[in-house]
Amino acid sequence: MSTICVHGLGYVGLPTAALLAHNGHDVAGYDVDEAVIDRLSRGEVRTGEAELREYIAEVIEDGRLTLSNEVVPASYHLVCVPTPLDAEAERADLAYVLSAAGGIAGVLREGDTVIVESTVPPGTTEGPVLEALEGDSGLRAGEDFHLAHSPETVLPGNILYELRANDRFVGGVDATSTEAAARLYEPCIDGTVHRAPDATTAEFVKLVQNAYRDTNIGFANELAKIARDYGIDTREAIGLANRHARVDILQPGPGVGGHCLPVDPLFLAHGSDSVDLIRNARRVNDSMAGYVADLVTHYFGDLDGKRLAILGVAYKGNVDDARNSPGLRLARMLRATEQEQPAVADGGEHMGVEMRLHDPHVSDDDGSMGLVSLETALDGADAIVVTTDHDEYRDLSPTEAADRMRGRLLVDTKGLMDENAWRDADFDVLTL
Ligand SMILES: NC(=O)c1ccc[n+]([C@@H]2O[C@H](COP(=O)([O-])OP(=O)(O)OC[C@H]3O[C@@H](n4cnc5c(N)ncnc54)[C@H](O)[C@@H]3O)[C@@H](O)[C@H]2O)c1
Ligand SMILES: CC(=O)N[C@@H]1[C@@H](OP(=O)(O)OP(=O)(O)OC[C@H]2O[C@@H](n3ccc(=O)[nH]c3=O)[C@H](O)[C@@H]2O)O[C@H](CO)[C@@H](O)[C@@H]1O
Repeated sequence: MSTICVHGLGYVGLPTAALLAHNGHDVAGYDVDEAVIDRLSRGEVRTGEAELREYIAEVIEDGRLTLSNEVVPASYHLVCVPTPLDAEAERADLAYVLSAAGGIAGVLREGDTVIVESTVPPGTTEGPVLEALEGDSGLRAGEDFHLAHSPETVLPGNILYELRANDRFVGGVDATSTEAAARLYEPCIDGTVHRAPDATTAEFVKLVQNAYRDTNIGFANELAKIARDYGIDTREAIGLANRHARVDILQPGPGVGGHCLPVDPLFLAHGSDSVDLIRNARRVNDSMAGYVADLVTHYFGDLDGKRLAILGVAYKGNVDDARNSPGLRLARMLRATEQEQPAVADGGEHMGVEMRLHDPHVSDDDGSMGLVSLETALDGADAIVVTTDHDEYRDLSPTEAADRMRGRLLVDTKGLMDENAWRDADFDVLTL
């Protein structure tokens, strides 16, 4: 069994630390954010996944996973820190990864293994991470210590299952590094550990997986726009097209959220000028909030004085994460669209568009998103816009909603609701 220091205790690092602790390793979880350490030390594990919460809490409680506010020496260092997109430059912000590498270099010993799990542009592990580790430690990667990339591929909403079941791939700066990384994961997961030829290939493959999914969704979103021009039901058409054994189109929606799909594909452009289709698919996906805002505006003619219930700010169904939220983006677009409309001709008071946002999974402790209860969102609303496919919304009764609302428009951007039931309750229904 090994000593392991996991750097970064967020969506990826904390479950990973728990997995390794459950498998008998001596794990220290380190996070720069003292609030994270304090919270976890009090036994407060924040995840919407109940089974995962218990899985993590158990190893913290019995001391198999210790929490640390400093980097500790360990045989394995796992880097699970953020890699956000610098949106203006369309480049990965590697500051967190390099700061983690700097911290590791201070305690690195001969024979240790460093594994980068964070999603990074191709060349990062063999380039700047290696330089930071070697520069500050005086040790040589591949000779004195091992260095590899092994990306995480868990699907938020199903993290515990996927952490154990998914295949992994590992790519080292040399063959010994690849094997050192594979040795750690192999006994802990049911999936297969695949050896990539090198760390850069492993980084590339992770980005390719997310770019493939994002591009496929971009295709579906473009089809939604085309199908509307022909008066065709997109989802029905996609369902029929997918009957072909070699066709597998994903579903349209109000945009692609989360912090992986909207971000990772652009990392492919770090060292290449050939990113074209992938970038265009990103643009199509980013255009969807504006497209939905236009649909709503066109329906009413003028949004001034309208009250809209936006249902869902989580980036997808049944999760509590609102990063790059299509629902919040749509709310911004609707406000901007309304403000661009000509001032009311009759000189009456300009009331603007009122948006009431609801989400049963996302917490809004500081009130920054202005979330309200479902009842408040529906009271007096002219329209419901469903932006997240939470189970709770599927069960919403059209007659009960109608009793609270003053208008009768349902915009179902996720294909979630029973369209006929809502039409039977006298609603106009717009879908993608
Ligand atoms: N969330 C996902 O579903 C998912 C899935 C696959 C891959 N990834 C990738 O995994 C990485 C981590 O993502 P996440 O969602 O867990 O991020 P997160 O924001 O949830 O957590 C990251 C944690 O790292 C801490 N941190 C920042 N700098 C640090 C440092 N130098 N040392 C120690 N801790 C530090 C932060 O305080 C934070 O608690 C990213 O590269 C992401 O793209 C995420
Ligand atoms: C290749 C892959 O599977 N990667 C996964 C992905 O996880 P994710 O949670 O970000 O992915 P999705 O579930 O696809 O959601 C993203 C957004 O796309 C919208 N969407 C989805 C399907 C569809 O048909 N139409 C849509 O519009 C959805 O609503 C949401 O806004 O990245 C993680 C981090 O790298 C990976 O670890 C994880 O394996």
